Amino acid sequence: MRLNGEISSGEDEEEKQTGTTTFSVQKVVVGYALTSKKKKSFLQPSFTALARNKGIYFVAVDLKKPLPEQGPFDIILHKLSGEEWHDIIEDYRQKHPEVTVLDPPDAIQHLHNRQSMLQDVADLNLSDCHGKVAIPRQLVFTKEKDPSSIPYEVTKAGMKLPLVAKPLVVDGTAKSHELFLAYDEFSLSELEPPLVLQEFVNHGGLLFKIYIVGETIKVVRRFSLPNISKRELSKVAGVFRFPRVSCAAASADDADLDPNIAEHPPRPLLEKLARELRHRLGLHLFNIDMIREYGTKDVFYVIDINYFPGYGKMPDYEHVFTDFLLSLMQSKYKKKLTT
Ligand SMILES: O=P(O)(O)O[C@@H]1[C@@H](OP(=O)(O)O)[C@H](OP(=O)(O)O)[C@H](O)[C@H](OP(=O)(O)O)[C@H]1OP(=O)(O)O
Ligand SMILES: Nc1ncnc2c1ncn2[C@@H]1O[C@H](COP(=O)(O)OP(=O)(O)O)[C@@H](O)[C@H]1O
Ligand SMILES: [Mg+2]
Ligand SMILES: [Mg+2]
Repeated sequence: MRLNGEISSGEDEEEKQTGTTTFSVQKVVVGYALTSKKKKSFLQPSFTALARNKGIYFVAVDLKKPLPEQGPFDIILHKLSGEEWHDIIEDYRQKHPEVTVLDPPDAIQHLHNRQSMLQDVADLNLSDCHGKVAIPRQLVFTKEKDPSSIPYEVTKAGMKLPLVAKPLVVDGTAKSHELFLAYDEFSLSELEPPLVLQEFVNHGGLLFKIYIVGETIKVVRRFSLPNISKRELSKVAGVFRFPRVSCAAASADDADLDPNIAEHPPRPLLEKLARELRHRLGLHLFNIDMIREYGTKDVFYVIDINYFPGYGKMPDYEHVFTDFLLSLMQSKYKKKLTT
């Protein structure tokens, strides 16, 4: 790949006329291995057209053919589940260091478990960053655990009700997003491990989705679960399944919201958090679900981290992604020059 304005003679190049200057831009070939749902939401015509204009071409990886026989690719984007794909892409990454594989499968896998996904946030110390970021208290129950012991364990750990019950493993299935709210500890024995029990944090019914694409951060607001009052807690018992409120297409960005709840988390805090997580997780593409503890200005909790989320819903994703892909090529080119 060559940068705008550089002299070149390769055949993979296109000539572009801007004003009076003609310069060449080499093609960037991005192979993608995505589900058809993801392909539809991510590779929207507005994005592929903009990318093509900048010399970026998307090519589907053919899962029926060996990966090394395809390409050549400059970059590979992927989000597919299963061990078979994990091994294929890991093997390819090791044998083709010249191809930028976004991202390493082991780093992605770290986010497939709701305990390990939040570990790096728990380890962070973000003091002096205009706010505090923590994770809710949580307990993990593996599949060997007898569900009848859950109420005792929860009480012993001093967990505060209500609790959110989440499947431990996130594998892209609808089942892994089936969440429950538990109002009393006894009903918890109805649930099936493996699961994570997390303290519910009142947050005024609003969630921040922090989208990360390399060094770019974009924040959107989504509706979430409403506060649960002490009164409601004392009157209700049982575990209740709740719908994926935050996934609704309607964003909360245009709603008439209480500014104490809706004000974005401070930028320096998000920048530090995103930088730290990018490095610690070893990932370029993810989003963070973050909530502000109700009644506070600067106490935040990270409750979920998703690999390669629904970027099609991120404002201006077309430009953000095009610039990101080009910046990857630029740093690869600079690295080549210095070695
Ligand atoms: O359905 P989309 O496009 O909104 O994206 C989903 C994400 O929604 P979001 O962008 O955070 O609103 C979604 O985020 P949440 O877990 O709902 O916070 C997941 O990342 C989901 O992937 P998976 O099912 O966990 O593998 C994502 O699903 P895939 O698109 O990867 O299938
Ligand atoms: N600890 C919590 N406190 C308050 N609300 C929560 C908590 N955990 C999850 N939620 C609510 O449940 C939704 C789904 O939980 P999340 O962990 O993001 O799972 P998923 O991976 O299925 O999106 C969140 O978007 C939020 O509305
Ligand atoms: Mg979520
Ligand atoms: Mg998630």
